[in-house]
Amino acid sequence: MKPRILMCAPRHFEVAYVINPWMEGNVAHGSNAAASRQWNALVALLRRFATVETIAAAPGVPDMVFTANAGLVFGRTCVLSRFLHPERRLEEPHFERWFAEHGFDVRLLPQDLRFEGAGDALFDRRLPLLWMGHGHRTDAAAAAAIARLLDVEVEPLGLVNPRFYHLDTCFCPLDGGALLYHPSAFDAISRARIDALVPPALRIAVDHEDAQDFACNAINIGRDIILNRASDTLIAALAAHGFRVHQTPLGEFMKAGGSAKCLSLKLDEARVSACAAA
Ligand SMILES: NC(=O)NCCC[C@H](N)C(=O)O
Repeated sequence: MKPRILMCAPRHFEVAYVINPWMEGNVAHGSNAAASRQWNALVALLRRFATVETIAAAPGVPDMVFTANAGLVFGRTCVLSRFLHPERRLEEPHFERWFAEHGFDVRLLPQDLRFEGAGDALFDRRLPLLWMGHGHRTDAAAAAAIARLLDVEVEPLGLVNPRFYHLDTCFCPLDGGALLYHPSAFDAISRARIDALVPPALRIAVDHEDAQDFACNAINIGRDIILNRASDTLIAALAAHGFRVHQTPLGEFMKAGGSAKCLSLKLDEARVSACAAA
């Protein structure tokens, strides 16, 4: 069965404020028509591998297209995000309503805890582990709260580069346990934890140029990887691990600091099975 993915059309998308370095200089410099074309092409590509569900776009919340930040889904539970920035906090009721109306058990974190959903929380595909980013948007303390709420083991990772402000901008666990990531986006302790948990043969380090092209901000479904752009070297490295790369330009969304993965939220996340972890 195809996995389900939640997306939000860019009807009201624009760069209307600056809350990350990618947005600087881009306020009112986007084209909504070009964004719509890029989003439609992404959807058409994704439909080959997934069932795309959509939430209605709302006015006044231009970043709502980035559904990865709606919350974290695990089974039928959705831990709703609590955004750092007031501009994005306005998205919370829209997403809360959608999840409740679609049969999810919506869980709310304490008011004072910041958590930006699947943008900062990514399940490993080999280990029974949730990797969580902190340092820019999500509070370090969210790791323990999510571990308790979902009864999962959480590995916190400290993010140090403001351009890679969400974990999904620099880190992508792949089917079978390989890891696509940009090492310099992490503090030394986190790099050591990654090295300790992911064997060298499974680590695919992404260089600065590919990272700037949002190559880590990839959607992985089975052996297929959908992303904005990757170098021939990276495509070859992924092919050596058995993955096919599909590139689709998402430059309009990069002006807001997001790309393929940020524009999507997997709705069928489940515990890694014992045999996958073996
Ligand atoms: N990295 C993501 O998961 N999402 C991209 C969010 C972009 C948005 N302009 C933000 O700064 O929150």
